[in-house]
Amino acid sequence: MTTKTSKIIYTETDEAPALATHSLLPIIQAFANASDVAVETRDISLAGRVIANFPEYLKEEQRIADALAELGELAKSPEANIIKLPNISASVPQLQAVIAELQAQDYALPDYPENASTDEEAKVKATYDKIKGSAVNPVLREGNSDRRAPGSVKQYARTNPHSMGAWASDSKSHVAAMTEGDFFGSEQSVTVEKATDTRIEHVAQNGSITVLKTSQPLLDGEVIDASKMSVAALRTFLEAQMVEAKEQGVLFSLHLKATMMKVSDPIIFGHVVTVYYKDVFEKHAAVFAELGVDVNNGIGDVYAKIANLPAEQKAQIEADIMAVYDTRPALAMVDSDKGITNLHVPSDVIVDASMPACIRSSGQMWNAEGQLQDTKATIPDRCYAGVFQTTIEFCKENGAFDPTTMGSVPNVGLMAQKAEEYGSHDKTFEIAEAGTVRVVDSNGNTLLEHSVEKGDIWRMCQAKDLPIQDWVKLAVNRARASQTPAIFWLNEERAHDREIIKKVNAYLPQHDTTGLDIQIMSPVEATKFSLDRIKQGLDTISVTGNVLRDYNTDLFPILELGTSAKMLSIVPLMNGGGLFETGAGGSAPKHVQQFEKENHLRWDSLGEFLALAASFEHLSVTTDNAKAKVLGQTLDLATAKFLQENKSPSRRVNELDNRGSHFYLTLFWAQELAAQNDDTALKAKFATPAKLLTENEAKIVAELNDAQGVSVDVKGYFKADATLVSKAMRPSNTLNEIISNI
Ligand SMILES: NC(=O)C1=CN([C@@H]2O[C@H](COP(=O)(O)OP(=O)(O)OC[C@H]3O[C@@H](n4cnc5c(N)ncnc54)[C@H](OP(=O)(O)O)[C@@H]3O)[C@@H](O)[C@H]2O)C=CC1
Ligand SMILES: O=C(O)CCC(=O)C(=O)O
Ligand SMILES: [Mg+2]
Repeated sequence: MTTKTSKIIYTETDEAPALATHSLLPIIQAFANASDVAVETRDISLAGRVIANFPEYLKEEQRIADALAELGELAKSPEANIIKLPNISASVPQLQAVIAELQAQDYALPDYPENASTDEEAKVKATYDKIKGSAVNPVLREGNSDRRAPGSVKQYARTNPHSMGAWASDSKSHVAAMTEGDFFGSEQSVTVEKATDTRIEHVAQNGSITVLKTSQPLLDGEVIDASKMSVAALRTFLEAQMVEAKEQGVLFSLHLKATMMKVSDPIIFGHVVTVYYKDVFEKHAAVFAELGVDVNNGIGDVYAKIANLPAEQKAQIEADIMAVYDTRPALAMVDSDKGITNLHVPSDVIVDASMPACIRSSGQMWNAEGQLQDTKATIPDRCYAGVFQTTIEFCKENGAFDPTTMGSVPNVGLMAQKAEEYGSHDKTFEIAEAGTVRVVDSNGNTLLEHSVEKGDIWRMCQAKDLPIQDWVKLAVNRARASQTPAIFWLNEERAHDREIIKKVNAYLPQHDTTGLDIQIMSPVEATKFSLDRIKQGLDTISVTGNVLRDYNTDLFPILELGTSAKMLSIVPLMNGGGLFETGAGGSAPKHVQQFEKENHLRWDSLGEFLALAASFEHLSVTTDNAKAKVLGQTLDLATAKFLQENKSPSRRVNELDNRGSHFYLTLFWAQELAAQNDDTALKAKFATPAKLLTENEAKIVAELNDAQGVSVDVKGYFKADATLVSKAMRPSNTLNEIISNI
């Protein structure tokens, strides 16, 4: 019996997952409605967030509510049941592109003021900066992260292994990280016993104080840390690496997280651009200053800003850029056909996915000729770079992993309430003047202090006590439920980790850990330990902080399953609700490009299927809805069958794509509902749809596949015309009619 309203919120996001939603959501709603479950949508797309934040610029009828803010509040309540698809974490060039697209659609939005000079511009910039980077996930993540490959998915990978590039023992690929002057080298950390307020201030050499942040309240038992990246050390390191890459004849590649680390990493990216293209930046300094070139947006910004210069001057600068490639190491390419390099824009190479993709391809990246080549993968800060270097060393020694036999590394990640580095952007500063930066509490005690030089990047991070307690509990529960060893990836050599280790040691005894294997190891040791086991077919839970949660949940799934899109990604919210993320990956723009070119969408919605089943299961408990339980169980069975029968989207046009994969899920789900005996009303309701779907399989698949092979124009990239997208994504009338009659 249903005692409470059963409601699921399905998020509308961007790019491929947003296109897929036009096909999948009507199916989900039809099945859910039949079971007293309401599935509502909320628009948290990049375009939607931009529109929602500038009502005063827009016509009445264009304004929309701030759905992200609403969901952020909902995530703190026990009723929350949110399915969150991947969304764009926008770099500045992407932000500029969405604004331009919306302006062309008659939204009178202000431009993004790169150099705000008036109060109004400063206000506009501050609003856009809130939308920039990873602005969605941190708001919704009021819980820690539980990501793993379900048994059926792992089984699928074993029987349908993805291709893995062979590894040569003499591969020259390696990770380059700093040995001094980085965040790792300067980290300080304390745990505050009692709640207090803090402020962050800069003291210049002449003693004058500038407050960088007036208030940063801390709770009882909160862990804080601060560290700095020396810009001089960074630039020296980069120059040396570029010289070495050239000597070694390997590509130079850079791997950062400019989206989540939206303040620090674009600055680091900018330094790499100006060191690599230093001849150009020295020669054209005056012109670039006049044009307002922002190196943090990549060399792409130079191309954009010089576009309107007189032809001759523009050609000269372009020639000077090309001349750099003769003296510098070859760059890893993002798109060799279009000449887009690793240094064009900071959002094109995102470390969590880019490093595993490189390791999956024999440790190589694409060169300008479109061929794979060994690379110097530059990850400036040392904190986590060792994980990738250790994996590379393991592959050189043991060869590529074998997906048919390898074990698994699920993750339990500390994430709640903007934990650690991923919550640091409002406490990250590019230092204006040499001096010291300090964190001072409300009693005037200095908690953390660093001497800094002009241009250094200083940051403070927080990890709250209750989320840490919840994380330890989640780790023990996962270890118990799966009878798998759990390793806390914490490094005694880091000040922050030492504080966390104290807490782990204090909270573990509060749980029954008898018979469980729970250990603490540094990330490098933990990587070795887990890889040795993975090779033997054994599983090991990685219990990590927020950054390694992100890295490990792409690294291991990409090696084990070929993609992180096949992960189950659950966030048990601390106040009792559930957030079900779909997969662990993003929304690759190339999927949309292929869709527009030939009406084939290769996006795999498996992550959505898994999230939905977990969401129904959660709902059945929180709202005592037995039908939701049946929906979840049958969906799980249907997903297992979907995998067994290999109905995932193909990458090639005129073969089964995202839409065809949705058809098969619908077919199997309806068949499971018609076959089960737990709920006779549902059984009866799905008898006819199951029969019709079965009988019309060939016809529907033909309708779906025949629609492909032509270009599609949906009148927008960030905000496409919903009617046109729906039409394109639902080309089978036979299927549409069966669904509308459920
Ligand atoms: N949770 C979130 O909201 C996240 C959002 N992002 C956002 O996504 C965008 C791209 O980020 P990037 O780091 O390149 O990561 P992606 O995970 O999008 O890209 C890596 C590759 O993974 C594959 N892939 C990922 N998901 C799927 C899927 N469901 N079906 C098929 N293939 C898939 C694609 O490989 P192939 O070539 O094999 O098709 C893709 O090129 C950015 O805007 C970023 O901000 C990124 C990570 C998480
Ligand atoms: O929010 C983002 O920008 C990316 C998140 C991500 O990569 C992850 O959670 O795995
Ligand atoms: Mg990630």
